[in-house]
Amino acid sequence: MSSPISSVLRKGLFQGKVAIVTGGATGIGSAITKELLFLGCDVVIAARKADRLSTAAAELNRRFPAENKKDRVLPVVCNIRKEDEVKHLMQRTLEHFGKIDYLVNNGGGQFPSPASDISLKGWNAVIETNLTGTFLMCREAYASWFGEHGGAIVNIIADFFKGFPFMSYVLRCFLVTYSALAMAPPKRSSPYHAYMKDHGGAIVTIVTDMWKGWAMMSHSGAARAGVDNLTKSLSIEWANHGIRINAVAPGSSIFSETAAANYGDPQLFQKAIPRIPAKRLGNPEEISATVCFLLSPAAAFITGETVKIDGAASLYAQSHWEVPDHNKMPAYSWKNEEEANRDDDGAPKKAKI
Ligand SMILES: CCCCCCC/C=C/C(=O)SCCNC(=O)CCNC(=O)[C@H](O)C(C)(C)COP(=O)(O)OP(=O)(O)OC[C@H]1O[C@@H](n2cnc3c(N)ncnc32)[C@H](O)[C@@H]1OP(=O)(O)O
Ligand SMILES: NC(=O)C1=CN([C@@H]2O[C@H](COP(=O)(O)OP(=O)(O)OC[C@H]3O[C@@H](n4cnc5c(N)ncnc54)[C@H](OP(=O)(O)O)[C@@H]3O)[C@@H](O)[C@H]2O)C=CC1
Repeated sequence: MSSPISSVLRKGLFQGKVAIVTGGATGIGSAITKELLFLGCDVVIAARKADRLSTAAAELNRRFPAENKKDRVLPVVCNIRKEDEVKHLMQRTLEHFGKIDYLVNNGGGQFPSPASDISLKGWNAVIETNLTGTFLMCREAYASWFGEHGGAIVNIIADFFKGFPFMSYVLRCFLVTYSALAMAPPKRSSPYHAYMKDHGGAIVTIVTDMWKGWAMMSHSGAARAGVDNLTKSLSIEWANHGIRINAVAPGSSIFSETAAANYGDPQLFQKAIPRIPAKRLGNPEEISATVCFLLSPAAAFITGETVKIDGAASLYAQSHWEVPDHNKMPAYSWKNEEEANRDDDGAPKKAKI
């Protein structure tokens, strides 16, 4: 039986839309491709390795058959570092689907190394992959389609910023969401004491971000900071073309087989858990959920923003407070969702109105 694919968004939301997802055959990109397909979008997946692309496309085209003769998933070999290949990717997309609505710049990566050992060639490879490649994809999407028709772009970067706990505390006191307050009337001064201590919940806070580095990944940290800034610049430059552009910054903790394989040590990701307040790793579906939200009309007024998805890991480094081990932040995953929607006998639960 094939693994479940789902979304918290409405089915059919992206019917008739076309997306390009770089790195769309593996890891986080694969989850994004699947969720987009589930929501009705046609998807072009682009990366360097033809075999992984064609295997993924064949499987997904079986699972999401097209109503017309055109496959819903089109694999296109493209090294985003190469300008001519990026231009070709846009051409192939327009030939096959006739338009482009969404661009997800997910393809990227790096190798760990002390900065002192990075050769110029290695530095350039990482900058070209993560920064120049993203720029080329945005520029060519703009030139070939978005400039005239508008569109939405999401860039996947990485978390390289840290909070400033003692400064942010002042703001946190004031910025408690209505949803948190609505859950129960406060018995003591904060919603944490009133309800959320036992039941969990959601609070929106503004923190004072301080830029920090990414040790052993200095080339990638510099490139991702560049993409964060590029996202902001383009959100202003291209607003009058109807283009929204946002970024998401996953913590260094989103487990996928391909991501782990890149680092040799299979336990490397697990070692991060003590420093993640959520006390678990994230999964690709949790990145995909935010990407699909940012592409959707629900984010119509959000542009130039970078959303961190890291279980608060980026805020924890400087804290004197040890987060106790816990399991109070269960993962969102398509498997869990499917199980939660079944009765004890395994039948789908009846919809409640
Ligand atoms: C400290 C551990 C922290 C763990 C963090 C975990 C969080 C996870 C974050 C993620 O991003 S997961 C995603 C993982 N996936 C990838 O990174 C895949 C994509 N990455 C790559 O393809 C490569 O890393 C690349 C360098 C971006 C591109 O490689 P490519 O083979 O195309 O480059 P070349 O042009 O052939 O090589 C250029 C040059 O780069 C140097 N180099 C490449 N790999 C390494 C390496 N493993 N170690 C040291 N140096 C490397 C080297 O100088 C290459 O030149 P030559 O020596 O080959 O001439
Ligand atoms: N997993 C994590 O914890 C984190 C991941 N990220 C970022 O999220 C994104 C997805 O990573 P993840 O899914 O975890 O790992 P993967 O290794 O599975 O994804 C990387 C993808 O990028 C593609 N890619 C790499 N270089 C190029 C290139 N030059 N041109 C086109 N495609 C390219 C790869 O395909 P191919 O090799 O075939 O080209 C692959 O599909 C990456 O940008 C990663 O750096 C950021 C922070 C944390």
